[in-house]
Amino acid sequence: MERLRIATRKSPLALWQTEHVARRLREAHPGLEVALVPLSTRGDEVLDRSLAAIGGKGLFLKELEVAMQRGEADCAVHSLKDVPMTLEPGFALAAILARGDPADAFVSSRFEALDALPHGARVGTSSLRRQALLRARRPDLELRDLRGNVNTRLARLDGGEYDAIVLACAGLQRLGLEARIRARLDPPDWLPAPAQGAIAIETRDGDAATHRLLAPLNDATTRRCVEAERAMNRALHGSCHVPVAAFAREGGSGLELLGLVGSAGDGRLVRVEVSGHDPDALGREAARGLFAQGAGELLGLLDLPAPGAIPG
Ligand SMILES: NCc1[nH]cc(CCC(=O)O)c1CC(=O)O
Repeated sequence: MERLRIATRKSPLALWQTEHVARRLREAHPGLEVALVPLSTRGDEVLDRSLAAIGGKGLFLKELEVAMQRGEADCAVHSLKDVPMTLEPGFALAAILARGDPADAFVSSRFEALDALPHGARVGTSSLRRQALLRARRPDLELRDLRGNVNTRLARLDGGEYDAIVLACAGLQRLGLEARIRARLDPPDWLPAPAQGAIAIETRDGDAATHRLLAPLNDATTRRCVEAERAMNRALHGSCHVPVAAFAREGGSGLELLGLVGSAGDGRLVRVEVSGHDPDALGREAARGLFAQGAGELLGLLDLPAPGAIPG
């Protein structure tokens, strides 16, 4: 009997996503034996420092890729928004599943929406993108760090450390916690992280047998949308640890891509909207439009002194 071993992180969300992939694979290939290989990654272990501070790049992938290289696993399941814009050489995304809910969620027990929060309310998120969007809409809020898996973050909200937190709708829905969503934070005003809500399966480049097994799980429309979002972020030299947001959908005139770059410090935002047919070209066009509006300075890529810092 044919067998496929899937490497996965051990958080409840990662395990749900990998079980979901395993179910889909058993449906697509009756008789296929699918086994999970749960592993711990550096991203799961280091919780006391921000992800950006400990390097960010591929923090949730490395140990899973090592297992594939050693022949201990055939593929690995990831939240695509946590996958670096450029994969390690020798690896490929063999399938990207149909996207779940891409939106962010406002979560609070006492307040029903972001605009209902009182002046100075404490909001928890360590995402620079979410911080920038919050600052832009509500400069009065007190933003506080909040890391850990979805259940940990909810427990800290319930413990009273925050008045509200922001999480991904997809994660809450997958964990059966949809009732915690008090309000959706939807496009076009509020944009998700590039590829939020999409699950990807990574495998070794040359592993044709695994590619063949995974191919039926790929969703072509989702892949085009997330390719455009990730191409924009790549052209901005971004990772999942920069204040960058993007959301694409397939519309009447091809792909429509909304993008923004913000500043977690002061809530400045620049936005772009482009449409076209080639995901990669569209992503690069969006990045050019954002750079033209000063995105480089917001991302700290150019060493332009802030206006107030220029000596008189
Ligand atoms: N950063 C962690 C992470 N990575 C993927 C998801 C949610 C699921 C998804 O976007 O597919 C989450 C949790 C969150 O942001 O609330």
